Amino acid sequence: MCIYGGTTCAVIASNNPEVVVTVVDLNAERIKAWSSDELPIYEPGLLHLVKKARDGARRNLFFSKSISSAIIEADLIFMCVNTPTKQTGPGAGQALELDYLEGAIRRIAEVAQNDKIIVEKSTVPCRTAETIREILDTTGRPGVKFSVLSNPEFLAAGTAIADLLQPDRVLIGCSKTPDGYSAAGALADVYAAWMPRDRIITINLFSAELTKLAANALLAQRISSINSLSAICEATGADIEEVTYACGLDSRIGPSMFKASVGFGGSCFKKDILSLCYISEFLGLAEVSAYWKSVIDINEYQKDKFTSRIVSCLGNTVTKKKLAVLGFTFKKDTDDTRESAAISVVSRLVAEGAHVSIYDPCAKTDQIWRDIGTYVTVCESAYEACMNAQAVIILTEWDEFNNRVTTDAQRSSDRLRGPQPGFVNLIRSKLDWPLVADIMCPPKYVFDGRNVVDAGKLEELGFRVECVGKPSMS
Ligand SMILES: NC(=O)C1=CN([C@@H]2O[C@H](COP(=O)(O)OP(=O)(O)OC[C@H]3O[C@@H](n4cnc5c(N)ncnc54)[C@H](O)[C@@H]3O)[C@@H](O)[C@H]2O)C=CC1
Ligand SMILES: O=C(O)[C@H]1O[C@H](OP(=O)(O)OP(=O)(O)OC[C@H]2O[C@@H](n3ccc(=O)[nH]c3=O)[C@H](O)[C@@H]2O)[C@H](O)[C@@H](O)[C@@H]1O
Repeated sequence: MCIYGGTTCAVIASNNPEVVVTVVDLNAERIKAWSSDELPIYEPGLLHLVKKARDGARRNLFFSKSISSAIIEADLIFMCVNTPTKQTGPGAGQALELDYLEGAIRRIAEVAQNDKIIVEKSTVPCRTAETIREILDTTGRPGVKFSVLSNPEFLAAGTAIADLLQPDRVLIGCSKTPDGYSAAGALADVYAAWMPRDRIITINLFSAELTKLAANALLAQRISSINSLSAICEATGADIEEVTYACGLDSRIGPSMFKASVGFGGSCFKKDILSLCYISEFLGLAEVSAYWKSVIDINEYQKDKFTSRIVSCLGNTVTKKKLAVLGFTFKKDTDDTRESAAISVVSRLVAEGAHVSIYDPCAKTDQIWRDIGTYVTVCESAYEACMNAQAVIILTEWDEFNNRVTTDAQRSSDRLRGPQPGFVNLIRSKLDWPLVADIMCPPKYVFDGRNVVDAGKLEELGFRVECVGKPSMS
């Protein structure tokens, strides 16, 4: 029942040829897109996988608008609906909105005619499974038995297929009853079709729900920790890349999720931490809430500090200056712009009077305009964006923007991406930085919000380069 639910279902279907998987959604447009060659999201390798299971000889993946029929026919139902931050009512601005989930549960209770296993895949607050069970028990048909499991999803955008095929773990939360274990076993069998059983962990229902919020909060906390250190680097002459490299060699710390940036984005980190804050406050744990809130505060600070640095380097004003933004999505290899750092940075530059031209290889133009208004120009190419610009601002780490040597890992990720109808062919050549230097206007700044460029090489071309967590060149 969702965007990432569709991706998960495609992986389940392609690995379980004997299982029939039907994806349903209230949004008919999305179902139409899932049924076509222009999927509702760009995710490397997804179209290939969907086509194989949806259109191949052994068809077992279906996309349908008939929600009730799909419920009636299913033995196991994955709940993958959206759980955004609440906009109104108690907890507005912090708590997760469970309205969509509740709507789906009520529909299941209403139409189910035989026993079902309900799998909570959406990210939810701790103890939501209890609420689900209460709704099913009080509104379901007599004699119909529901088992509720928590099975949080840990995939990341851009690497979703690889994450689903080779997850670090699959987490199943169940009630510690014979019925709970039996339902967990049935779900484990689905995953065991392609992964070793010892990676499938069964824990308590509420622990599984909290683990998902905790994992996202911990990952975001690492980024905010590094970003806070990047400010010290900028002020002292230390280099954040050297600091993270040296810290990451300590096996207790490790190198993942350790890259300084303009700030983390994406649909989940902020909303899930806010949910953790709300739960903490609800439980009377104000200090705990303040601790996690600081992860978000540092992220806001990071985006703001990066923008202030741009304005400061450009003589304390960007009014009427042409600035080129390269990258708008919240990370590379996705067309998702939700909570992208680019939204904050560009909005402030526009508010200060800059003329901003944006190029992103994957973000859709109407989405960019929905995110920040139509005051910006959206370009077909990086060169169009950079023409006569005084500064280039890199906000997403797309491979084509970096001027470093291409690694084998990158080359194989390029192959996986492949051309996908409806999107620009994503196997693109690297940006021709000498050409960019020729078409820009002085002072030819590059503000690298992702530390993807080799600053030394760009400086040889006449650029002034400012990187996150490195001292200012000016
Ligand atoms: N986006 C991601 O990378 C990940 C998301 N998650 C979690 O998965 C959940 C879904 O996330 P997204 O796919 O990003 O959300 P999304 O907003 O892209 O998709 C949710 C879909 O659910 C549909 N929907 C809502 N209520 C429905 C109902 N009653 N019946 C049928 N369909 C209904 C909506 O029409 C929408 O298409 C969230 O809880 C999120 O936190 C978890 C891991 C990764
Ligand atoms: O619940 C979710 O939605 C998902 O949230 C994140 O995945 P995602 O947001 O898709 O992508 P990440 O790779 O985690 O990146 C998040 C943001 O942090 C930024 N980031 C990431 C890593 C890093 O070292 N530095 C950094 O700034 C990225 O550019 C991006 O803006 C988690 O990594 C997933 O495990 C989780 O399932």
